[in-house]
Amino acid sequence: MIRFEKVTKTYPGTRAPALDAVSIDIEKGEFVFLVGQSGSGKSTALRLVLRETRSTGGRVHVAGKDLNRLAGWKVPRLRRQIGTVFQDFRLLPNKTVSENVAFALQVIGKSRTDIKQVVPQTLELVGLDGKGERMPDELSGGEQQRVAIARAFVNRPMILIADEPTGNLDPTTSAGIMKLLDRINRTGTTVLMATHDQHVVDQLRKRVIELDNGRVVRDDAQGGYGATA
Ligand SMILES: Nc1ncnc2c1ncn2[C@@H]1O[C@H](COP(=O)(O)OP(=O)(O)OP(=O)(O)O)[C@@H](O)[C@H]1O
Repeated sequence: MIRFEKVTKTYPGTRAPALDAVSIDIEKGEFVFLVGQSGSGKSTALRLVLRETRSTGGRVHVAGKDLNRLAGWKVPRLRRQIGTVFQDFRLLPNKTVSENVAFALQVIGKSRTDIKQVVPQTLELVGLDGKGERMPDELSGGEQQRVAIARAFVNRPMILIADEPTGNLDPTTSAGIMKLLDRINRTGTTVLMATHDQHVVDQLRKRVIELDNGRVVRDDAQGGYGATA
């Protein structure tokens, strides 16, 4: 589903590559944590998957496509297959919870009938039943992240990318969010999550890929956050 073949990314005006000959193979339906210190290259790897940036060496394949060869006009179609969740939720503050989730479907041209049906189902799935008419600022951080996950998942993407999704949440709330991401993964969605959250990684025992200075230094099938964990 996601394959990096000796991927190198050097940003313009910098010497050291942000990613240095990184090879990773992630199958459909896997749940993978990407860990590593700040600056190790995690966000760069996620941005490459979304074709927000291009590699300067090697190949990035996502959903069967070679992203360096993908025509620009096909990028929106690629991104439609990838849901994204971030640390800072990124909700539209002037729209209700339901409208935030519906918006993701409106922009890809779904019918009003479909939207009316799918949005409440998705809100129920993420545990926000009955909160559709609230505004984002009337929700807790954990609830706001659930809205962001609903919005990322409402279109049933093949891949869900999460960049520090528990970064702003306390441990109990984080555990709830991880349960939800796990449930989404069980529907067959491939999940790739960059994180510094040691507790979360140690709890879930999923595959862990560790980056250090742009290189893969560890790839454990059921790892913990630290090499000795
Ligand atoms: N747009 C850019 N231009 C130049 N250098 C960049 C750019 N984005 C990232 N870098 C550099 O690439 C390296 C990897 O950064 P990246 O953001 O991928 O790390 P990260 O592991 O996601 O860090 P964090 O955990 O802090 O988000 C760093 O040295 C960073 O300074």
